[in-house]
Amino acid sequence: MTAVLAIDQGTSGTKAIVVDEAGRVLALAEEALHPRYLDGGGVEQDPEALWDSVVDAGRRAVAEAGVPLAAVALANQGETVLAWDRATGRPLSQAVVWQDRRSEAICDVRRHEAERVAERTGLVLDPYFSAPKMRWLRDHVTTDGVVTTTDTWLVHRLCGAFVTDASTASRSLLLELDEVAWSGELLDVFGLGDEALPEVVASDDVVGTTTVFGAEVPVTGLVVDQQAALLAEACLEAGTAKCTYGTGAFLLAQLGERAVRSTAGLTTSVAWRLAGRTSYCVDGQVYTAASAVRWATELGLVGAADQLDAVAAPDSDGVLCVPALAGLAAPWWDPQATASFTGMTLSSGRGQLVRALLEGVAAQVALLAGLVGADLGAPLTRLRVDGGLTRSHVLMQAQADLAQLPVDVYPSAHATPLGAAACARLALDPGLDLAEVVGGWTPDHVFEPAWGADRAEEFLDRWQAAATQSSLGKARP
Ligand SMILES: O=P(O)(O)OC[C@H](O)CO
Repeated sequence: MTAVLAIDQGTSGTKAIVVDEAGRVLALAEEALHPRYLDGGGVEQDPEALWDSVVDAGRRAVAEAGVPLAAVALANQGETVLAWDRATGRPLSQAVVWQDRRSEAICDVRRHEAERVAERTGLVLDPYFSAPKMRWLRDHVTTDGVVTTTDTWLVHRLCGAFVTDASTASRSLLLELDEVAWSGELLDVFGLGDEALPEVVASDDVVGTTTVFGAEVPVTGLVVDQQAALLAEACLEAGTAKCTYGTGAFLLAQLGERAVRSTAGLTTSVAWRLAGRTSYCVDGQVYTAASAVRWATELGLVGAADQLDAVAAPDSDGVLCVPALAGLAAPWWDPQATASFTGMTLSSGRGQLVRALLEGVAAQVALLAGLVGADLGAPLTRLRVDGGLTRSHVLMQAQADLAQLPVDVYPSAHATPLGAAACARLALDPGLDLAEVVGGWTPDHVFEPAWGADRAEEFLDRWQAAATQSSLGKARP
């Protein structure tokens, strides 16, 4: 048996699975993480807590599986950065999480460069991406060490390599998207020209070996978590799309080998570099999905995420929620946007509010699905979905209703680590074909639209008007 330890180092936790060559999960271990939410839009994580969670979850999964490993794979959060000392591996800052908006001013003073940056990188000049956060760390925390995304630091601790994979690099605002190479010009835009940057590797490159989880094994299968899920869900043909409902909700559609730039306010990134070929994807983001649910549980609106469907009223009775608790991403790109509930009356209860919150996430994803269709030149025909919140039938039905698409729920709760494991599998056996590795899968559940198109359109118009209010009228989709 060739078992792979695949680790999904996410925002709210780290998950480790041991998976066999048939994609069967032999063992699972999870460690929760608790980002700190600071005044002024800061969101931070303790890097040592990230590392400990990787080691602890990984070791527990390996012990439970009780089989020898052939490789270790790592999916990462994408845009989260930290400063660290390359000689000792010691962190020199907190990890500045992708949701952190404190680098907004850094983007604002470079607004005149926005078009050039977008054309080169496929991204939007926004604090979501890595480069503004790297600049912020340099301006506010330390000029020592290196500043990189968390994957580079974790992999360095695992095996000593100084690398990042092409998908992660493509979330930085520093990568020439078509060449998949760091850009001196873009580094200068952010005043990062003197930084030591990691080597950009493919997701099936073996970057070293590690003994952190027991016997010495290769480290490979490095990829952004969202792209990993896209791969696991076999979105290999241009026009196939998935949405992962994790801390945020991220809709990605496969573009094939052409890095088509969005004309609809979305972003284009590397999906993966595998077997010597680069695939691209277009993506749209909802910054707060499970984190909006967590917020609602802290307010006492709902006891826990698994009670959402029990609490949600059958109808929101006119209550609308824009869950923009960490600003709005595509197509608004407004870090200052705030969340809102509107349309409440004396009879509105928590049932209506909880339903409105779920409908708010679904509405945002539905709008993104429409924009993805515009970029692809043909509407999406189905939406594949994964992530913890897919357990909410209320959310999934609202998603089908509002997007007017059948929603196929991925049968495993582990799409992201399974995608990273698939990359490692290709590294171990380069003769394999991508489609063979991720294979066909049967949805656990299919949600068909129950609403008519007119009702969905009317809802989305009202929701979009509320979102525009939330974004202070600064930006318009
Ligand atoms: O931590 P997650 O799973 O919500 O994913 C983080 C995203 O990839 C950030 O872009």
